[in-house]
Amino acid sequence: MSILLYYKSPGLLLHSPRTRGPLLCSHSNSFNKQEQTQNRNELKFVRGRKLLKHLSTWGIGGPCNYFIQVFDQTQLVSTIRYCDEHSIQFIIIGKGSNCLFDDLGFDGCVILNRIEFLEKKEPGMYTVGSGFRFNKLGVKCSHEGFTGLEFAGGIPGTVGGATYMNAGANGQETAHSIHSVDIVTKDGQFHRLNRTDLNFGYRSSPFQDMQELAAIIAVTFKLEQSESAKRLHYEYMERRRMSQPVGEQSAGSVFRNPTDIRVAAAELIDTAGLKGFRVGGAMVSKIHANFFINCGGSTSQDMLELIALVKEKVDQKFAVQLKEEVLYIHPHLFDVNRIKDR
Ligand SMILES: NC(=O)C1=CN([C@@H]2O[C@H](COP(=O)(O)OP(=O)(O)OC[C@H]3O[C@@H](n4cnc5c(N)ncnc54)[C@H](OP(=O)(O)O)[C@@H]3O)[C@@H](O)[C@H]2O)C=CC1
Ligand SMILES: C=C(O[C@H]1[C@H](O)[C@@H](CO)O[C@H](OP(=O)(O)OP(=O)(O)OC[C@H]2O[C@@H](n3ccc(=O)[nH]c3=O)[C@H](O)[C@@H]2O)[C@@H]1NC(C)=O)C(=O)O
Repeated sequence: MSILLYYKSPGLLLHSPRTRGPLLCSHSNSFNKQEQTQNRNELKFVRGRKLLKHLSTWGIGGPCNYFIQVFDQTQLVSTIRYCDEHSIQFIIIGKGSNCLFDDLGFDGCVILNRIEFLEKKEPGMYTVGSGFRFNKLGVKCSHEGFTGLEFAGGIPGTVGGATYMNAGANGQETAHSIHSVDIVTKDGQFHRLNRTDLNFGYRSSPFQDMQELAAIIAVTFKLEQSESAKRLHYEYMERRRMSQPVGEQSAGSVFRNPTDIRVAAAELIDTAGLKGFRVGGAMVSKIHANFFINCGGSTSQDMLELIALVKEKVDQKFAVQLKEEVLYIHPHLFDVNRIKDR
């Protein structure tokens, strides 16, 4: 069943269940009258039948109560307002390449980010919607002779997801090339945050703890010219094809690499003899030990158990406590971080 809901209320007092820390911001810009009028756009929700397994690269997950695709920031803000007014919890997802949905689904609204514009303001400066494909951006920039995002080739997420996670590979990371990030906060204000005010770390960004954040809307990247960018991009793609289970249903690296020892999570899992280790339809990849594969019919419980067992075995053997990189989206309680310890 698909229903149309017309959003009309100009009021904005959001109590999103997302839990985040203090807000950092450099300048703010509330949305204007024209945008408020546009917010009366119709919102097209799908009720109760969208399966999250179709929105996740793991191919796991039951139905969500509400599902909506948003194509611009006005639709996004209207949706968030609507959810707030009706006390519906919401999550924003990109390509679902870093989340584990539950078989029970999600008792709230899943907002699929399709804000996909790209603007070039000056050579090497790209402003992109947060729903723009990160892979496509990496290919475009490197083929136009700009360096910084060559590593993005082959990464299945969105620009918003990559910024939120500070995605990285081959010694490069998203934060290095960011110039500014446009966000909308829960009170409906737009902010442009400059890179110098943002404290990124290995697979961490200030957005993960930003209590007032509703969503990342757009990101501006500033890249340097380089003659070797295109070649480097091809090299990284080839390296990925050789070392990762490309084409299988995975969520990339399940665990972060330990930061206190110089051994990768994959090496620990591999040395513990766990390649090919299986719980139901979930399996540790035989190609790359930090990739867990849905090899057909994996339930969320299979995957959660596999993650827990691998953690336990690595701890027993090496006394190392692995920390998840993937996010678990709890079906009822708003507890996306149950298997994540930042
Ligand atoms: N290096 C590699 O090979 C791989 C890297 N990855 C990385 O994983 C990440 C996943 O990207 P993607 O698939 O798009 O993300 P997902 O759709 O998996 O979303 C994961 C979480 O990111 C947050 N998020 C996503 N988009 C936004 C946004 N616009 N504003 C605010 N929060 C957002 C949400 O967190 P919350 O619910 O807490 O708000 C969401 O639950 C990327 O960083 C990708 O590069 C993934 C696979 C392989
Ligand atoms: C896939 C992701 O990102 C990847 C990114 O693509 C690659 C490439 O640079 O580097 C990181 O993986 P990684 O640390 O496992 O990198 P790799 O170079 O593949 O492996 C590291 C080490 O582990 C060893 N290794 C790897 C796989 C394996 O099955 N066994 C093993 O022993 C390798 O020989 C190497 O010595 C990112 N993961 C993390 C958690 O930092 C992701 O974030 O989802």
